[in-house]
Amino acid sequence: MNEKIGFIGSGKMAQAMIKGILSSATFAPKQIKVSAKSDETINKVKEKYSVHATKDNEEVAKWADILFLAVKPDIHNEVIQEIRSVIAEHTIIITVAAGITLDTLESDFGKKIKAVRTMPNTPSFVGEGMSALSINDMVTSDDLEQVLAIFRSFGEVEVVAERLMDSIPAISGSSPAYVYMFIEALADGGVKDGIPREQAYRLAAQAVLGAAKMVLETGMHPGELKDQVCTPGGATIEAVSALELNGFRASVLQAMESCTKKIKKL
Ligand SMILES: NC(=O)C1=CN([C@@H]2O[C@H](COP(=O)(O)OP(=O)(O)OC[C@H]3O[C@@H](n4cnc5c(N)ncnc54)[C@H](O)[C@@H]3O)[C@@H](O)[C@H]2O)C=CC1
Ligand SMILES: O=C(O)[C@@H]1CCC=N1
Repeated sequence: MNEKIGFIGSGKMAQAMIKGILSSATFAPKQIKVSAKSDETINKVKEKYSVHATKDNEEVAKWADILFLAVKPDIHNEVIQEIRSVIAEHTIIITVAAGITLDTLESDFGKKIKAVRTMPNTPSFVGEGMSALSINDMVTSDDLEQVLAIFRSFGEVEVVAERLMDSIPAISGSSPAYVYMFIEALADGGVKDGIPREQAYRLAAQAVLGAAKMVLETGMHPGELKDQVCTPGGATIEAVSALELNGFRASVLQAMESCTKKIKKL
C-alpha cells in the first residue's frame, strides 16, 4: 500500500497503532508522519519507530492521504480549527477520540469531509488490536477498504452502525484495563500462595489468552466452555460460586454502564 498516513497526537493510542502498522510491514516508516506537542515525545517517536515527527500539525495534515486525529476529546476541536483549511479533498479523516461523533467531525471541519469514527485499543501495539468503526456518506467503498487494511494491519476490525459506537469503549476500547486488573488479581492470588510474581503473571496472562482463543476458535458458548472446566463436586465450581456471590458479572455490567455513560458526556 502506498498511502501516506498522518497522526496528529502521538500518545499511547497513536503509538500502539504505529507500532502495530510497522510490525506488520504493511507500510514503511517513510509513509508515516506524526505530530506531537513536546520535544520529548517527538524525539521518542523518531527514535523508536524511525518515522518523521514534528510539532507542526498543519504539515502532517497537508501531507497525509489518511489522517488520524489521536488527541484527547477536549482538544479535538482546537486541533481541527488549526488544520481544517489545509485538508485536501481526497484526505480521509479518522478520529480515534472517544465520544466524537461523525456529525461533530463534519461540523467542526465546517464542510463535507471523508470522516471515519473509530475506537481502537492498545493491544494494537502487539498486533492484537480490536477496533470498531463507522463511516459517513463521503467515504467510498475504496476508501473503506484502505481504512480497513490499516486497522487489519494491527488486529481485527468491525464496521458498526454509528448509533452503537458509544458502546464500543466499554466492551473493547477500555476493557483491556479491566482485563489487566483481572490478571493482576489472579497473579496476586498466586503470589499469596507462594508462586513467584513473574511466573504468576505468565500463568495468569496465558490462561486469559487461552480462554479468549477458545471462545474465538471453537465458536462454543462461553457458558459451555466454563462448564467444561467445572468438574462436578470439584474446585472450580467453588470459585465460580464465590464469584457469583460477590457479584462478578453484575459488577462487570455496572462498570460497562459507567464507561458508556461517561463516553456520552465526553
Ligand atoms: N489509550 C487508549 O487505550 C485509547 C485511547 N483512545 C483515544 O485516543 C485519544 C488519545 O488518547 P491517548 O493516546 O491515550 O492519550 P495521550 O495523552 O497518551 O496522547 C495524546 C497526545 O496528544 C498530544 N497533543 C496534545 N495536544 C496536542 C496538540 N495541540 N497538537 C498535537 N498533539 C497534541 C500529546 O502530546 C500526546 O502525545 C483520546 O481521544 C482517547 O479517547 C481511543 C481508544 C483507546
Ligand atoms: O479512557 C478513555 O477515555 C479512552 C477510551 C477508550 C480507552 N481509553
